[in-house]
Amino acid sequence: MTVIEGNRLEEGWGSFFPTESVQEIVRKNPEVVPERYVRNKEDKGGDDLLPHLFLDIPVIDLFLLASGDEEELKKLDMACQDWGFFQIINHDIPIEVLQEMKLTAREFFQLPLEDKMKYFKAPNDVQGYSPSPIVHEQQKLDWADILILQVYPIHSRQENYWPIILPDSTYNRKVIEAYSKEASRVAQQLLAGFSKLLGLQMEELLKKHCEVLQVMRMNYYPTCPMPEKVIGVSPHADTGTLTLLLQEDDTIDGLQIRHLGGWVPIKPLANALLINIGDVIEVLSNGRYKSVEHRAMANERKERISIATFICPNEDVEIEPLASIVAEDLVHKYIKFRYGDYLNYYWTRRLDGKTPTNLELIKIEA
Ligand SMILES: O=C(O)CCC(=O)C(=O)O
Ligand SMILES: [Fe+2]
Repeated sequence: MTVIEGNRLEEGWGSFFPTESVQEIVRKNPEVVPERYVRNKEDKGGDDLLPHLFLDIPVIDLFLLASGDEEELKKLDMACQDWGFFQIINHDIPIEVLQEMKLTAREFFQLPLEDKMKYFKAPNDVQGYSPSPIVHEQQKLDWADILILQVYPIHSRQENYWPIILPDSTYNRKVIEAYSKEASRVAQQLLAGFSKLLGLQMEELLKKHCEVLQVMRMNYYPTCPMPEKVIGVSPHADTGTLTLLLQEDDTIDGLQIRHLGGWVPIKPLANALLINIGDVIEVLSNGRYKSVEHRAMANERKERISIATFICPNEDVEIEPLASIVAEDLVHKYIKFRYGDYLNYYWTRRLDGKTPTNLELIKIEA
């Protein structure tokens, strides 16, 4: 069964209305886009594309950054002020680990529906397989299916959602584990860079997170006969600290980021990771760095898979602009908040089915 009945709406960010798998919709009828997926221009955030700017998206050499290279640190500073996004090369994640991770995501979405349904998200869970999360019965839907796994801390894992794809093997779990470990190391190196930029001791940003939460979200965007009518992931900014994005196929674009009022399509560099900063860094930096809106578009030619790793503080951590920056800026641009309350607020704001302006509640008007 592909449609799960239910119209319960509860407080909190784990409560979604399950809908039909988009992959199944396309498999059953590849020529049709059901009405609930059809978006108008406003829903999509406009059509103003700036494709010529993609070459300007900064590329950071992680090896140089981690070795304390001042030029690279400056590049990171500019990347986060001007774009909120950058690609990293020389990250030292073995190619096999990247490839196996991509293959694992592909193998999962290629499973027959009955097998994928074994990992279907329970109504109040965040983890699990489902179509893109929704919180409102009338909400327009995204053209994507996803699998969310919380990887760290280890005690937060819901093992029942971790796919076992090859018979009698834990191969895929090992792959997810190996990639996540590397992603965690890369995130720590980036946080060490941010610590320096924000005038903190080397590891201070990491310590502020207490127990870092690391969540993997595998996104599957099926082909669409009318890609201009739908949206893979609605415009949003990420709520966490950092996001690391691995894209399965360098030749398929889909991700677009907000820049100078328009949308810049990202062309993935082979074996690079795309990084964006989330709301937490925006607040800690007192708005110096921006958590930038982005969206994923569907494609007529080929399905697309991306694997996002979100690095977030523990929900009990309190976030506020760093005192040293406020002292320089002479203004506190955001109020202090508990991270878990912020997430609840974020999901409640999404009730209207519109793009939430994440930081609007905690922003202090100038
Ligand atoms: O698939 C992509 O390129 C973007 C996904 C994304 O923005 C997300 O998972 O938060
Ligand atoms: Fe995102």
